[in-house]
Amino acid sequence: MEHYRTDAGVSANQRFNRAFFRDVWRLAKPYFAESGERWQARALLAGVILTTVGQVYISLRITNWYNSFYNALQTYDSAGFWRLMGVFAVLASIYIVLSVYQSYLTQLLDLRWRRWLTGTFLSRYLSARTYYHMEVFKRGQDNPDQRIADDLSSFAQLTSSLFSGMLSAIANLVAFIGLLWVLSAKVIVPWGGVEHHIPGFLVWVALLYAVAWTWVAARVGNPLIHLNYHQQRLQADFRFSLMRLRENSEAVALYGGEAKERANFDRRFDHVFGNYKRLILRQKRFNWFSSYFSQVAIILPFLAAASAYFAKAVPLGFLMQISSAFGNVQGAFAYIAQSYDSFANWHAVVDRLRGFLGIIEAVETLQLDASQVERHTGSRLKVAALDVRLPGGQVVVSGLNLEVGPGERLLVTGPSGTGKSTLMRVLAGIWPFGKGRIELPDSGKSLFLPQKPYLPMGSLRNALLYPSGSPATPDTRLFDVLDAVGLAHLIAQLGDVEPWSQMLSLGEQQRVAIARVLLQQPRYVFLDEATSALDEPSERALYLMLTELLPQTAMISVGHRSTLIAFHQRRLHLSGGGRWEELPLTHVPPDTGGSGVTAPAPDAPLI
Ligand SMILES: Nc1ncnc2c1ncn2[C@@H]1O[C@H](COP(=O)(O)OP(=O)(O)OP(=O)(O)O)[C@@H](O)[C@H]1O
Repeated sequence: MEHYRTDAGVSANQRFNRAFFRDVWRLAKPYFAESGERWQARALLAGVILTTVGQVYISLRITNWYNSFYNALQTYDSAGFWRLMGVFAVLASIYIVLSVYQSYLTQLLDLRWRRWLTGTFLSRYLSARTYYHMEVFKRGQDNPDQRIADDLSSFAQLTSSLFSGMLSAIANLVAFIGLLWVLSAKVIVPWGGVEHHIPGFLVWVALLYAVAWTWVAARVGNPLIHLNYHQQRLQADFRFSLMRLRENSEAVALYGGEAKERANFDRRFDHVFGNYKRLILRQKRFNWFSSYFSQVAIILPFLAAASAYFAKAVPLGFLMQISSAFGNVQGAFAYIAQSYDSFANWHAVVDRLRGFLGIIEAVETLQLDASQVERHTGSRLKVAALDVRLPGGQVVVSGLNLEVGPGERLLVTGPSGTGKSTLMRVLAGIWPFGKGRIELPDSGKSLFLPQKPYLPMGSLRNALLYPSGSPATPDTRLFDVLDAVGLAHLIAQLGDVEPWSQMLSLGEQQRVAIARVLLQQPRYVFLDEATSALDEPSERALYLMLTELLPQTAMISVGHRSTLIAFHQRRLHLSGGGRWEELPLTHVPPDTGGSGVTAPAPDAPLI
């Protein structure tokens, strides 16, 4: 049975408590308080607040207008009717402008906030190779891509829409509570055969009603928080599994793995379906209560004012006015209850982002704790007392001392799994587990080639110049380089945008990587089985070309083939458990079955 990885950021906090609002504040504050665009952000926020409050003010005027209008109708006052039509036209025009701008400014704020949040999260994700260390420390399980692409947008959007909803609720409350209080004075409450006048009666009704509604909404709606949380995660898992098929389409096709893939998709989709079904069932339950409460709220003020109206103590306009005022006050009190499902979604998004931030911070701390490798810039590679470890603490290389000067060529050998690639990662500065001292020319002057080259999306030109080749490099130079690495047949396609990592054979991709060495001319080049997919004559030809064209470039290669011997002057052998030794190039160590002194047969594996 498959065990899904759990998300390190899963929240136990399922309530709208202080901890939750602290998280919101932590996510929201930097944009408005510290960012470079804080003044634009504050101006937009002020615009949103002003237009929201303006809308509420106009609503208040319209409520008063209702009173006059219905009274004009009831008294057959034609002149008053036309005058009030004119008043309404003015009020409605202002309301339209405010409402359009309120929505526009809110969206603009969302968009800019999202851009800033995305930029900030991307910087932290990419800085100090956190994206890589999340995998190494096994902390990157829950789809960081989805958090950056979707959750940040939802956070900005939900926060600003719930904020302006809340603001409008408060403004409505402030605007209408006084009116409702005054109007309540005329409401008659018949009780026990006696007519009572309760000060602010309808305000109390609205408040108690909203409290009851919120209590029910919280009880019924709270599970929506974790259902929303899991829905997003399960959907992202499902999408990611589809993406993996796209990336590995050829391998799956060759294995004929469609049935397995299908079963995997079905299983993941079942999770999406199951959770979504629970979510809509819960939403349905929520809607039952929500609809019930909102329908009853419509008739409450009429029920309350009916006795006074039928006793002819108040006119029809009063009834309409009190219904509108009650609707506004009650709607304001019950804002949270009415929008509880959006609040639950917002909670889920905040939990996910808090989890993501927590993972980033944990990785940053682990990076600091794990790495005690001092790195210095120098003119040559010098390694002193270097220990390399695995995440579990096992020693891969112990106390390595090594010096490789300009133009020198060192071959690193050893049985599979003894840590050759891990040593390369430490030298490249991306492996955090180890201690010791490394001196190397700065990063622009060293180039590391992994076994599987990375070809970015875009043109072949882009791929050749990745990551730091000058965009001004003339095409003729690129033609020469392609020709030199045996890719002359691709010259005509230099500007074509294709899925190059799928189109080119692994050997061709390794040639592209060698082309990068020619273009960047580093002082140190580290080749981790970077020519392993090539046939031996081609591998020989490429090494020969590198040594001839870049005689001053030091070369540190990892490889298993004996063909590499001819192109190196020294050999570092790792034999596992942290052991290492510098051996003569012709020496085959006894633990690999060799005699210990004989040179290997020309094409025999070096292991
Ligand atoms: N991210 C990781 N987490 C845990 N262990 C790892 C990780 N990466 C590598 N290892 C382990 O470290 C050990 C050394 O791996 P490494 O890839 O450096 O070996 P290698 O000598 O380059 O092997 P090969 O010759 O097969 O390429 C292996 O046991 C491997 O399983």
